[in-house]
Amino acid sequence: MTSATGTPPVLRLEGVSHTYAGQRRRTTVLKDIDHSFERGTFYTVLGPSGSGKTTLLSLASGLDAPTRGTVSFDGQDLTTLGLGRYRNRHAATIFQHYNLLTYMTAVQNVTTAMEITGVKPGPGGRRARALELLERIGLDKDTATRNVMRLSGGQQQRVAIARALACDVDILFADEPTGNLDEDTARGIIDTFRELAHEQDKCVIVVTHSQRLAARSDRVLTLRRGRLTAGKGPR
Ligand SMILES: Nc1ncnc2c1ncn2[C@@H]1O[C@H](COP(=O)(O)OP(=O)(O)OP(=O)(O)O)[C@@H](O)[C@H]1O
Repeated sequence: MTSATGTPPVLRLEGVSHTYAGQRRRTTVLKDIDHSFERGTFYTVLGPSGSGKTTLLSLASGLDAPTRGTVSFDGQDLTTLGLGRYRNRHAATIFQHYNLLTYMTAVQNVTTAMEITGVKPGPGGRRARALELLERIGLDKDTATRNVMRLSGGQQQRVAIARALACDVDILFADEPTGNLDEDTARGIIDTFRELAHEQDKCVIVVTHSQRLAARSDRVLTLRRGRLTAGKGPR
């Protein structure tokens, strides 16, 4: 399927089903999901606890392959493109449990991600860019140069967000990114997601329980009993 401009969607799920094999029985969490995601759009995925939101995110972000169906980036099947290549070059994920490198400072976590994904250093170098991003989401230099294990949960969450922003990828995924943040910081993060989509033409996909976050996204999708349904959200 192609968009009105004739280009393939940045991300497409076709006939995607996913089953977990437990010790006693198999559980099918996602059933035959078909959906296209476009650049320049901020999506939220809502759904009750256990409905498969995190599973959907791991398949769409290339952490895992579906048991059936295909996931493609810019028209290319991820299994052909390579899941590792897709994750390194085209997609970044803000995990629910941050996944920070615990022996490093906040700024080192961000610069390391920039090195791995091959982001060009820019005029001031990677460190200056990392400090700028951390400052933008409310972490000053003193906090940014502290080991991440000496930061609060909300501060660690902000480091995870800055790390994903630093990678300059096509698609940004986030699992409950504002869960640990106060209202002002959460609002700032949501503004950043909107700006990434609307001014930098990124595709932003956020899994959440927050109706407030969903209300500020462009498209709200709901996952229920393994099926994904689309509703139009306010822009
Ligand atoms: N690795 C796994 N092996 C077996 N079952 C799993 C595995 N991961 C998730 N599940 C099951 O799949 C279902 C969907 O889980 P998932 O974490 O995707 O839901 P969710 O919508 O993100 O939930 P929440 O909102 O509570 O975070 C749950 O029943 C869960 O127990």
